[in-house]
Amino acid sequence: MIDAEREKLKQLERKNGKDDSDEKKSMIGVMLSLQKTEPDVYTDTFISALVANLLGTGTETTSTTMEWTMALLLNHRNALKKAQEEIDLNVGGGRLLDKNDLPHLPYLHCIITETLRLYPAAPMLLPHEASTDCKIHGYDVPGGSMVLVNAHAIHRDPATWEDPEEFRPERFEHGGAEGKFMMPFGMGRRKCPGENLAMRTMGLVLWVLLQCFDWSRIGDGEVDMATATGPIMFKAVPLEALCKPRANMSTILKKI
Ligand code: HEM
Repeated sequence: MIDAEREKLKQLERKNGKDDSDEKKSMIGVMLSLQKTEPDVYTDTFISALVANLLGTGTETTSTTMEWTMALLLNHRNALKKAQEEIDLNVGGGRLLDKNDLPHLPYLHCIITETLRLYPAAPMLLPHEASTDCKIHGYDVPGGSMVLVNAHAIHRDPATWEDPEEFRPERFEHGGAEGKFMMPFGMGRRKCPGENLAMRTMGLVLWVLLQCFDWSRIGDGEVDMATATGPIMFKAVPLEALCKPRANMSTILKKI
């Protein structure tokens, strides 16, 4: 991957005489450019470790959240219908929705936020370490201790959330949950740097799936919402669903 990007940069340089052209570079491309001025920092090992780290932390968290979202929608048909109505009203069936539509689809944003509240992909965040002796909620914590944050429990705290176990995206509408504490991406200096990317990716993928297809469960029963144990909150039973192209999207779907 690094060699391919290096070759691309070389070709760009040959074309433009320098490598700072207007053409957009990938993240690897940017780091390879920095390698020229700071070779000790941006070594090939550093670049591949960073890319592996981003892929490792960014893919399963995002895909599992999308799986939970679809599972929740299949068990809550009213929310699914309302989401499709929002898409039909704001985007219609004449084109595929794109990233510029996301700000105009607030209910869909509430659905993802509510999914992250109920099923935070990293329910205990990542392990942190107290750098010095400190007190947390009145408890003495010696420096060097591992500190785990139970975001899953915080998100379902009945003292904060009304009917915390219920999937109710409406609780986030019109700033309805303002001041209520949730942290699916952690917080502070080590907060997830991929939050914006994840929200945009999940929004685009899920809403195109809802725009183009009608979805239904397999069989009469509800989708099984059991969780597997582990650092990432996977579904214990992988989601299976049926989809059917929506009539108003047939022209677009035929062109893809
Ligand atoms: C729904 C999707 C995602 C969720 C729920 C999520 C959640 C989290 C959480 C809870 C942490 C630990 C924060 C803490 O301990 O305070 C974290 C760290 C991290 N995430 Fe994400 N993440 C997601 C997507 C992504 C994506 C798309 C990327 C990058 C492409 C990414 C890159 C990282 C990295 C590099 C860290 C470590 C940060 C550090 O240690 O300083 N994540 N993420």
